[in-house]
Amino acid sequence: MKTLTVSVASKNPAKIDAVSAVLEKLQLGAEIVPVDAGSGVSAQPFSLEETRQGAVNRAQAALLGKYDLAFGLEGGVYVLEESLYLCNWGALATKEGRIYTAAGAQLPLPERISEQLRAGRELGPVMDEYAGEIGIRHHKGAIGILTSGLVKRNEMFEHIVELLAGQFLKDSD
Ligand SMILES: O=P(O)(O)OP(=O)(O)OP(=O)(O)OC[C@H]1O[C@@H](n2cnc3c(O)ncnc32)[C@H](O)[C@@H]1O
Repeated sequence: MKTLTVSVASKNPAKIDAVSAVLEKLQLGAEIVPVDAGSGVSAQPFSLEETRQGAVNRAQAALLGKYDLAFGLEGGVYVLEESLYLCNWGALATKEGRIYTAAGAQLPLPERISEQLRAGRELGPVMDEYAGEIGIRHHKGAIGILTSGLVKRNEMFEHIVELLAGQFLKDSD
């Protein structure tokens, strides 16, 4: 079978590691290439729709007219009953023009963090300040900090990538 070429629309290790882990598990022998691909939405998406759209835009942009498959993964927040929730979306684009989407874990953000996002700041630096660490978004993520390390950002994205790859494999049966 021809080796699949797969791009990931990010240089963020939490996202690249998630795609690598799932493709390894599936033993597809795919070659993974991290590429820069803009989300086309705000730096801090503020709704489920916007976060999902960011993932779709990234996946489509990352095909670059030369990869078989491209994954776009996007983190954002949305408002539910006056609280801000962390949300995560993924999209898988195929060179034939198909798009698969899936969402991952969602959990409420502490009010101390939410108020800073409402004031226009991005979650990445706000999370670093909150936890007294640097570059949280590149490894354990907000979800890691808020779950005492029980669920890390790469693991959360792995689940999304499985939901995407699973839908793709079902269609390829
Ligand atoms: O390099 P890229 O792929 O852009 O990854 P990113 O983490 O910077 O960007 P996202 O588009 O996934 O997330 C949008 C914003 O929300 C922040 N964010 C989202 N999820 C997060 C998490 O779990 N932990 C920390 N910051 C997060 C992130 O830092 C951005 O400011």
